[in-house]
Amino acid sequence: MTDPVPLHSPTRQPDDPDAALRPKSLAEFIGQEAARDNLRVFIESAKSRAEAMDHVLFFGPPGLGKTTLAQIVAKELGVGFRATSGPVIARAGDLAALLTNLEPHDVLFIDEIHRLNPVVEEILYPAMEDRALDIIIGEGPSARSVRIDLPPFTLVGATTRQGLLTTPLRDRFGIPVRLNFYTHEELDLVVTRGARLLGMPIDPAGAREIARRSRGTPRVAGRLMRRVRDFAHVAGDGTVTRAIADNALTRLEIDRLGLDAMDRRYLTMIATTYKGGPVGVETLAAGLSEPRDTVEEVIEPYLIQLGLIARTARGRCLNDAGWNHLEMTPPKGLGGSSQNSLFDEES
Ligand SMILES: Nc1ncnc2c1ncn2[C@@H]1O[C@H](COP(=O)(O)OP(=O)(O)OP(=O)(O)O)[C@@H](O)[C@H]1O
Repeated sequence: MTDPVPLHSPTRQPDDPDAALRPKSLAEFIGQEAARDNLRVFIESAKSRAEAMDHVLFFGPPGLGKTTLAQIVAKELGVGFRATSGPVIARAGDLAALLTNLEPHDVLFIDEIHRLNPVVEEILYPAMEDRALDIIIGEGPSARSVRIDLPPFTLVGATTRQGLLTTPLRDRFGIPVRLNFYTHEELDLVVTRGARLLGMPIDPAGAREIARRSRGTPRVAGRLMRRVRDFAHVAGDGTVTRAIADNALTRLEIDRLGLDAMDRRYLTMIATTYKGGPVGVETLAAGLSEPRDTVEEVIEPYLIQLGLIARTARGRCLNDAGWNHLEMTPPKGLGGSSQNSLFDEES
């Protein structure tokens, strides 16, 4: 069976069978302990007051569970869930239609909220703050503003780029929740649970190997599990062992840190073409033939988390750990990571 999507990409793909593995309650959700504990309090409090919960903003790299948590929030609150995304709401009228159709206390989920059209965003401010829509009817001198009251609702926004949100929008979310990369131990639990749901025999060392190479991301873990299962069926009796997982992932060009071919091209480009950096993100994106957004949202966060690169005011630099991972030595006269970290992070 061939995979039509980039195997190791944490971004959602149209044919992702994500739904089968989605946890359905806070208790079932693995990791993100601080976020879970806080959400539990806010949910209980809103329920006991019989009010809509305050607006929530989930932010963090793709595939960490923003959509899953938004669904869980609605479920635990016992309210309806409506989902849309920033780029889909093209006109103010589209948002007005969504908002006026909500039932009291419903959750409205807007994915990629940083990509909302500014005109639509303006409508959202009074909707979030005063539960009202200000709509202009007519044109020219006869135009007048009409205020429509909305049912109380909870807006749940999700973004991979919190920094791109305008301040007025960001300030209207009472509950900002950052999602972080998962530890190997947490991903081990994600893989073990996923294997159980998929009816896939796996031994503990096999689960650990997949967890270690999943880029800190449950979505990647789910995808790797399915591919390793294919190898287990062909190469053995169907049980995923460490040897089978290692062999499968190596053949899929995923290295021991969980980096794929694109990650290594990125690192190698900084090392060889730019002698360790600093180099601007636009230059790297052009060299890799990838959109700048993909470089910033998908490739870089995990490399930064691993300490392989630093994002500095003058551009991206390879750290000592990055040179080590490539098994290369920095050109003479380069200080390495300690020097890079003195720069401010680039916005
Ligand atoms: N804590 C978790 N435990 C188990 N599986 C999880 C967990 N979080 C996410 N997953 C699984 O990972 C996949 C991706 O989750 P989800 O779609 O919620 O990510 P996301 O952060 O919303 O991604 P995007 O930003 O791309 O929309 C789903 O299959 C989900 O079941």
